[in-house]
Amino acid sequence: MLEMEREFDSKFRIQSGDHPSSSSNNNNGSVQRSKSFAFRAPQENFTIHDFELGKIYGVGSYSKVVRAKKKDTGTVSALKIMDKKFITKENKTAYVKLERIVLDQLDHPGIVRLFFTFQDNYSLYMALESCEGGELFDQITRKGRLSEDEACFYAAEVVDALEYIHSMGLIHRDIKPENLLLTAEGHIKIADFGSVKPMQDSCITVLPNAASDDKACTFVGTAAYVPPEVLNSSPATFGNDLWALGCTLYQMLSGTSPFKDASEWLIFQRIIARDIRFPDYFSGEARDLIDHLLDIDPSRRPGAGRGGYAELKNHPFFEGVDWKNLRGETPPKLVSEPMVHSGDSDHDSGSPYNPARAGDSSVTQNDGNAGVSSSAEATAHITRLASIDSFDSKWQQFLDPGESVLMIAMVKKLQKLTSKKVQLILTNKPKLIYVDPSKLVVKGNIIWSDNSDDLSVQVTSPSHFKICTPKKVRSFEDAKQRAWQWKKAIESLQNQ
Ligand SMILES: Nc1ncnc2c1ncn2[C@@H]1O[C@H](COP(=O)(O)OP(=O)(O)OP(=O)(O)O)[C@@H](O)[C@H]1O
Repeated sequence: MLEMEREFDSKFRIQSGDHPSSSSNNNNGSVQRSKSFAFRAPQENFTIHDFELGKIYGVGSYSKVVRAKKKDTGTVSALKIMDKKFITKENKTAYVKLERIVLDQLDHPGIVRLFFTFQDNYSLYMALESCEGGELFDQITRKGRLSEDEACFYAAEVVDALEYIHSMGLIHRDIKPENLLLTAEGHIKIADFGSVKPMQDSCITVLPNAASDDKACTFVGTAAYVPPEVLNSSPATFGNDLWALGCTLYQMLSGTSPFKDASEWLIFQRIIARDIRFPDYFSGEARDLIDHLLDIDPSRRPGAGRGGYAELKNHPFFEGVDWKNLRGETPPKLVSEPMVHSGDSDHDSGSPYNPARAGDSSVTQNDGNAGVSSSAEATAHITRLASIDSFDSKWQQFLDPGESVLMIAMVKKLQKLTSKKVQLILTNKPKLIYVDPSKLVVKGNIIWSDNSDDLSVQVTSPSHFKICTPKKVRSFEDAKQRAWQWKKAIESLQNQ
């Protein structure tokens, strides 16, 4: 049996009356690492066949989230399905455990609730509160941009939930419009606690090994929303989330994130240079709040400084907000997906999850393909930035003076029977090479041509692409689903 299964089966056993939040801090105020205690959200003995599975809500880097209705009770949840083999192989165990245990202890209307968990031989399942309104990201995309009233409503609900998260001694570390989900009525719920970081004095109880994988957890987040201090390897602070809030508010009001460029590398350079431009139509209040949230000094961001959250909530942008009655207010109207027929939401839009294949590890393995079949969904990935994994000076040695990296990522080079991890690097020269990441030697130089007959990119799924030259076709897999970004980056260089 896999280690993961043992962990979830025995170490995480429920012991009645021993709830983590009741005995969380030890005498010296550090995070308690308790051996066993009761989960609020129980581990059930359910199987996937106890559920009627509906549409796929979304696909994460190591999970798939599906609408699920319990056959006997009719209760609906969002079932987060994680492939055990994939999690083990990708070293995501610490993230999964941490998300489980943290969500279990959070209790706030602005945070997605965990109802229960279960597992089978192949998968771990987390039944989450279902957010039928989808992602805030999609509302921004469908509306183009939000009005200041709408943005104020959503930002206030995020601030309220963030205040709670920070008061629990947690840093979320991946605040962005994709992780701000909406209820059917249109209220915000913060999701995806896979990158969460408990501070030393956190009142959250953390199981052994859950948060100890600090090395793996330090450089997390999403390129466009990452604060400059994280790029400079400073320790995580609450200010990290407030920077991301500033980026998110900017995106609500303008339709795009403040730091955009063709590659993560270039985005990072803009972030470090704090290269922000505000559209003319931003009000003075919005501009002032974003400007302060995007302060280079994390401790000066409103909410992180001495004035605490009062300083943030009293900002003129939030004038008129009734902080005590946020959930009683009427949310902005949700715009639904174009071409969607309304009706019974058990049979609504999106590819239905195939229950016949549930429990089969090949289904739950995140290959970036399953469940993301429509071209609209595939192209949506172009606008999504993958997690950071490439901001590392060691790649500089492969550049000539003055040459800069446009796109860089650890990908798999696929051969008939084998695959090998390589660092694929595209530069402004233009140059396209792949490097053995452990030996740090160039393994291949893909001969550049501006002519698409001599150099072209074929995308076969969000994560798979082929780079074709007259002599060779090389296949790559980018686990972060950037196949379209690679194609776009190479083609835009060819067309320059
Ligand atoms: N409770 C929920 N209700 C409705 N949809 C959800 C819920 N949780 C997640 N989703 C959808 O499923 C998608 C995948 O969620 P998940 O948390 O697995 O990954 P992610 O947020 O993309 O994270 P990662 O950073 O791990 O890739 C989300 O983007 C969201 O659209």
